[in-house]
Amino acid sequence: MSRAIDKVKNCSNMQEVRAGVNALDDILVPLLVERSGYMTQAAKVKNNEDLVRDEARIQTIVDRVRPMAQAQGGNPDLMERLYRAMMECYIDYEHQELARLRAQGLKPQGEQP
Ligand SMILES: C=C(O[C@@H]1C=C(C(=O)O)C=C[C@H]1O)C(=O)O
Repeated sequence: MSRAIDKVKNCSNMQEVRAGVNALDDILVPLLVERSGYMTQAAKVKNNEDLVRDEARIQTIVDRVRPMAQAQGGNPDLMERLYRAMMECYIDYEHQELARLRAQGLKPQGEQP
């Protein structure tokens, strides 16, 4: 099996390092945008500020990505820190999206006709 860590090219200067990072950012940014779209979907489906932060789901994701990182030759502690920080940003965004949807007319739970 080809692990992600084995795909890293040996670099002799910072230009090569940064070319490698830029190429990966070209892949990562569209995926992160797509992931953010699911925060909008979550805001719509939950339709309740109190449900936006879900600690059990956060832990489930951490427990899933740590072994995935390990299997790819990565550092599971780094992956957990990245994911926890990223999910905090997405939770803020989900709150923002719920407020935007409300401003657009989404009625709070319990107020549906
Ligand atoms: C999208 C959700 O909302 C929040 C955002 C999460 C994420 O970024 O994956 C995880 C847990 C939630 O606190 C969810 O509950 O699944």
